[in-house]
Amino acid sequence: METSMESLINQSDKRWVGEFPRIGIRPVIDGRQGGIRESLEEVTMNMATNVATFLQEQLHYPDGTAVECVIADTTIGGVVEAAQAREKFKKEGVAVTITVSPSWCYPTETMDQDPHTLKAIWGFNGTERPGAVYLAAASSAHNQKGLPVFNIYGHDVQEMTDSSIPEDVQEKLLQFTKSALAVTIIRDKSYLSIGSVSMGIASSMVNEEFFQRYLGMRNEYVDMSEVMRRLQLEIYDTEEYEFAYAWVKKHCKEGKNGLLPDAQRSEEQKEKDWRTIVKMALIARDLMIGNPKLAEKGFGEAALGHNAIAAGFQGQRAWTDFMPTGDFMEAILSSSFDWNGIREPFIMATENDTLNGVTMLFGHLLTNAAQIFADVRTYWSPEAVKRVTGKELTGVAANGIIHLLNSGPAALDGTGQQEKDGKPAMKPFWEITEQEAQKCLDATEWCQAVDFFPGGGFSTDYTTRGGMPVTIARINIVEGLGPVLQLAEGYTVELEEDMHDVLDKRTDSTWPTTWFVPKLTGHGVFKDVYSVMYNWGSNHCAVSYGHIGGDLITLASMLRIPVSMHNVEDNRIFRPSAWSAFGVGDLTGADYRACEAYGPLYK
Ligand SMILES: C[C@H](O)[C@@H](O)[C@@H](O)C(=O)CO
Ligand SMILES: [Mn+2]
Repeated sequence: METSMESLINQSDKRWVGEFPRIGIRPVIDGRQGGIRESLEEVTMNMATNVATFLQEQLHYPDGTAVECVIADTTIGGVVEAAQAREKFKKEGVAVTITVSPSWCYPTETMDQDPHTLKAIWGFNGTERPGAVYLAAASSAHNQKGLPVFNIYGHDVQEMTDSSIPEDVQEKLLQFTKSALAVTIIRDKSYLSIGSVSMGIASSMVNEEFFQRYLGMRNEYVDMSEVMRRLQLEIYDTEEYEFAYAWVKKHCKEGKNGLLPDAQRSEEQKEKDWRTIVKMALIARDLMIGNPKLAEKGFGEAALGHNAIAAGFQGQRAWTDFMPTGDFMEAILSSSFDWNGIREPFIMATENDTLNGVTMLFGHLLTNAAQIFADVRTYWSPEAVKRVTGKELTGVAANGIIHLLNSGPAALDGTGQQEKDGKPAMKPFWEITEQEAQKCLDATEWCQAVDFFPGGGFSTDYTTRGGMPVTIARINIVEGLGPVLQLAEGYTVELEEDMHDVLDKRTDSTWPTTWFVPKLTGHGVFKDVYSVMYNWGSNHCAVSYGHIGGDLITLASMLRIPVSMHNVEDNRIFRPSAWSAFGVGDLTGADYRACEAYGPLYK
C-alpha cells in the first residue's frame, strides 16, 4: 500500500474550523496564608501537573496529536485567583476543567462557575488536610447552582507525600475527559445530509432541535443533485481522481456476482461504475471538509466544504434507482485509510440515518477508531440455527447470535484484520500499520450491487473476525421523551464456515457481516440475546471497538441524553454527582429524572 507521502492532494491538515478544545487544570488551595497555604502550595501544584502530564500522555485528539492541558498560573485560594484562571482559560480555548485539591478550600470562592465548561473535581483521599471534605462541599455547591460536576475520589487513603494518581482515579479522569472532549469537539461542527429521507426511515429526517439543542451542532444540507453536478462538471481534483482510481484498481478486488443473467452489467458498464464511485468518494469528502484544489479550478465555494464532522448519504432510492450505489464511497470514507494512506476515518451514515451517524460520531470520538455502520438484521436462536444448518451454536455463541449486516457498505476496519496484543481490533489510525491496512483490503471483496440497485455499484463483502470486544449503540428519538441512547457491550463471533455460509446466503451474502453476541447479565433486557434484539429501537446500530459502554454513559449524561438500555456494571457508571440526588436505588430512573430536570445543554 502506498504511504501518505505519495499523496497527490494538497488538503489543509485541518478538517474543521477552529482549534481542539483544551483541558484547564485548576489547583485549588486553602487560602489562609501564614502557614496552611504555604504548606500546600507544592503538593497542590504537583497534583495539577501530574494530572496534566497523565492526560497528555494518555489521550489524543482525533487527528492523533496529544491532548493539551492548560494549568492555572497560580494555585486558586480565592475569587481573584479563580477569575484569573478563567481569563487564562478563555484565552487558551479551555472547554473542560478539572479542579484538583488535597485539602479543604472554600468552594464557592474558588469554583469554576463558567456555565459552558464541563467540570470534574478530584478531591485527594487523605485525611490530614481533607480534600474529600472540600470535594463534597464543592460538589454540593455546583449542584445547588445547577452546574453539574463529576466527583473523583480515590478509593484508598493516600499519603500526603504520595504524588501518584491511583488507578481508579486514572480511570475516572480518562472517562470524564474523553467524554468531555467529545462533547466539546462536536460543538459548532456540522452534520451534512447529502440527500434527505431514505425509504421512509424516520431517523433520516433531520431533527434540528436535537442537533442544535442537545449537541450544539448545525445541520447542513445538499441535494444529491449536487453530487451529480460535481460529477458532470468535474468539480473534483482530477489528478487525485486518477491516482485514486489506479489505487482502487490495484487494491479493491471484485468479488462474487450473484446477479441473474439478464441483470448482468457489461465489463464496460462496470468499468464506468468504478470510475463513478471513486469520484463520488472524492466528492462526498470535499462536500464535508472542502478541498483547496477546487478553488484553483475556480470553484471557491465548493472548496470550503460544509465544516462537517459527520455526514449521511440518502442513496436509496432517488440515487440508487439509476446511479451506482454509495457503498464504495461510504465504506472507504468510513475506513482508516484510502489512496492517500492511513488517515482518520470520516463519519458517514448509510441511508442518511442521522441518529446512527451521531452514534458513530460518539463512538469515534471515544475510541478514535473507525466505526461499523450496520443493520440489526436478524436474531438467530440456537434452535433456528440448528434447524437450518443442522449444527449447534457453541461457545460464546451458544445462546444465539445477532446478524449485523449493512445493506452494502461498512468500514474496512470492521474486517478485524488489525490487531492489539495479537487479537482482532479496530485501532486509532496512528496505531495502524501499512500491513494491517493491506490485510483489511485483502479481506474485503467488492461485489456487484444486487438487483434492487438498478444503477449498479459495488458493495463491501467481508466477515468480521471473531473475538473482538465491541459495543453496539444507537440514539433514538421518542416524542414526549426526546433523545435516548441504548447500547450493548458484547463480542464478535466467528462461525464455522459451512454454518456461516448457510446463514449468510439466506440474506444478502454480498454485504458485510458481523456476528454479534451481547454480554448477558441474567436480568432485564440482558437476560437473553433475543431480548436485546427485540428492544433495539430502530433498524441500525453503530459498532465500536472495545467495551465503551461506560464512556458512552458518561458522554450521554453530559448531553442530558438518558440511557434506556445497557449492560454496563454499576461500578463503571460515572455520571455527574447530582445524579445521585435523583435516586440511588434505580440508576436508570435517576438518569431519566436528572436529564429531564437539566434539559438539553444548549437551550
Ligand atoms: C436493501 C434494503 O432496501 C435495505 O436497504 C434495507 O434492508 C435497509 O438497510 C433498511 O435500513
Ligand atoms: Mn439499513
